[in-house]
Amino acid sequence: MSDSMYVPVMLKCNGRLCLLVGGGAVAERKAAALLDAGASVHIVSPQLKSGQLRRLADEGAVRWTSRAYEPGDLQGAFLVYAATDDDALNKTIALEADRLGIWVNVASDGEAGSFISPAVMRRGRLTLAVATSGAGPAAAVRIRQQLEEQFGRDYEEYLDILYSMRSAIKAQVESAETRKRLLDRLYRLDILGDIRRGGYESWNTEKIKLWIENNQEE
Ligand SMILES: C[C@@]1(CC(=O)O)c2cc3[nH]c(cc4nc(cc5[nH]c(cc(n2)[C@H]1CCC(=O)O)[C@@](C)(CC(=O)O)[C@@H]5CCC(=O)O)C(CC(=O)O)=C4CCC(=O)O)c(CCC(=O)O)c3CC(=O)O
Ligand SMILES: NC(=O)C1=CN([C@@H]2O[C@H](COP(=O)(O)OP(=O)(O)OC[C@H]3O[C@@H](n4cnc5c(N)ncnc54)[C@H](O)[C@@H]3O)[C@@H](O)[C@H]2O)C=CC1
Repeated sequence: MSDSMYVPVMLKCNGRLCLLVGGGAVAERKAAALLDAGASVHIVSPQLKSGQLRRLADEGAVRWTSRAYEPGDLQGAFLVYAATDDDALNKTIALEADRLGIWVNVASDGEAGSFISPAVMRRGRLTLAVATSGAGPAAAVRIRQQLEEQFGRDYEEYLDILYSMRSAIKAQVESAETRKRLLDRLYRLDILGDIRRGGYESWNTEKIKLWIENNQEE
């Protein structure tokens, strides 16, 4: 067991209340990630130093409570980010969150929180997240940039196709054994290669259904 060993998870934050304490550059970055995922973002901060956060508050995309943090502000939150420039306050928020069983991220001292944010790249349904367990976030950014070169836009289409086909297999095939056989065959199709060669013709529902019917035998 190790203090620097984190369990990676993918959290569904859509429609859930996430609290950001602080309104600077770090809060701006965390807010963007939360909004992308459809979270309901509440910011408590006397000032919004970030222009982007001020715009989001003006548009009503985030809720902003314009005052210093008060104990109890995190009631009802799914996640909390302590992102003020007051290190002691950030740690106090982390203790309060721990007591209430709410996951907390501490921007000024990663180890004081219960989760850290990785550097993330997305290609549609594909998410690659890189974390250095607090060793050096800038190194995580560099690795993410290398991955961005390696994993192109083609993965977005590939995973959309995979999603449609796998969903159809799950919906149409009752036998677990047959499902497994179909899925094995599905993963072996060179869909990604076809997309890259420009030779992929999109499959409509009827074609997917036919493929499922024709590939059930051993
Ligand atoms: C522990 C963690 C907690 C957390 O915030 O989740 C944390 C903590 C701290 N960051 C600090 C500094 C910097 N952080 C960045 C950038 C990012 N930091 C992110 C994550 C994390 N930062 C978590 C660990 C992740 C991991 O282990 O890999 C990223 C990946 C994701 C995100 O924030 O969403 C995002 C890049 C997003 C992207 O571009 O993809 C940069 C670079 C920049 O700003 O360009 C610098 C300056 C360079 C440097 O110091 O390396 C300091 C010192 C503050 C001080 O000196 O006062 C602390 C405090 C401490 O060390 O604990
Ligand atoms: N995790 C990360 O990726 C990084 C973390 N940091 C750390 O995160 C901290 C915040 O960084 P920035 O956003 O750049 O700082 P910043 O100075 O731009 O913003 C701090 C914000 O906290 C607010 N604040 C201050 N006291 C408050 C209170 N009592 N209640 C609520 N809000 C309060 C301020 O009004 C301001 O909006 C830094 O002090 C540093 O320790 C810095 C860089 C990267």
